[in-house]
Amino acid sequence: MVDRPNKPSALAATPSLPPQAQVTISDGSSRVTAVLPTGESVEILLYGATVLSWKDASGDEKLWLSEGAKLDGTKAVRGGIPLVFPVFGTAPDHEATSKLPQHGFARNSRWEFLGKSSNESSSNSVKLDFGLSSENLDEAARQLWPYKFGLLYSVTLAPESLSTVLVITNEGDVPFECQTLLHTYFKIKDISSVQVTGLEDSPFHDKVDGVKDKTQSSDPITFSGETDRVYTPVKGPGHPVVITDGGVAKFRVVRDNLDDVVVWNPWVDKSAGMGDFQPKDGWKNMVCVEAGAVSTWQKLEKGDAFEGAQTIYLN
Ligand SMILES: O=P(O)(O)OC[C@H]1O[C@@H](O)[C@H](O)[C@@H](O)[C@@H]1O
Repeated sequence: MVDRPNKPSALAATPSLPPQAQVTISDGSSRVTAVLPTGESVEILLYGATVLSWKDASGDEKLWLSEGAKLDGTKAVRGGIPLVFPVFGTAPDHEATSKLPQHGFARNSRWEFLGKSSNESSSNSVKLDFGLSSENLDEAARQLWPYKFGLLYSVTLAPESLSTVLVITNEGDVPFECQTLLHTYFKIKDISSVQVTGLEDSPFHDKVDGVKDKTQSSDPITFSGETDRVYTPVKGPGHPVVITDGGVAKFRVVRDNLDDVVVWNPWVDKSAGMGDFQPKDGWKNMVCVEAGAVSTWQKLEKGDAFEGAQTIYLN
């Protein structure tokens, strides 16, 4: 045996890395799924960058997704979190967007997955980035809205929350005006025992009553029929809007730079008229509370950016 006086000492054990989120791309590269080491998960369809599913560590789904939702890119997804841009609803009087379909084209366009990153201060969270720009649009959409834009959408999953952040950039030479909204469908047990708080004393447009201007009383919102209201909460974006289901606070929505909140439940007749709304009594198990910038227009000059976000906390 060779004597080796300068034999290197054994390597110090490499410290093991903390467990990381698992990110998978599946279904012919059309879906991105992230699962945290603690079990929470989120699934995003590249069509519309639509969040389809958000589950807690016990596998309990937090978002409502219609059983009849089209997930093949033929129609905006009925459920989850569709992204509204550059127009909320339709705007026949706003010339630049008047030709666009309801809620714009972002929810009907295929986005790119730009990658994942983890928060250094918390290995137990993951951020997924998605992008859409004028270059990705199909010819028809480009003709209807001929502006150069970039959208960066980040979805961050943490153990007790989901954040969705949209950055809109004007990449062209001419200004444009736009609206945006995160059209979240929350899964709830029973709409008749749901309350939404945080919108008390706030002005709203009542879309089921001729878009009349009204003011919410100092009571929480409850549901007993079709509801479609655009609120501008008096307390501002940082004040949480809370969804309570059967007396238990289930979701707390905190907004950043999104001044409006749309509250929508289609109830019996409207659901019956939507081919992709299944089951037909599914309106009992969903409520949309949608953070957005929709009551006015955001004007972006050349090179300008607008950022709006929501974080949904599980209570
Ligand atoms: O059927 P769509 O285009 O997905 O829209 C659903 C609802 O979206 C809400 O945001 C609107 O306030 C409603 O008026 C609309 O009915």
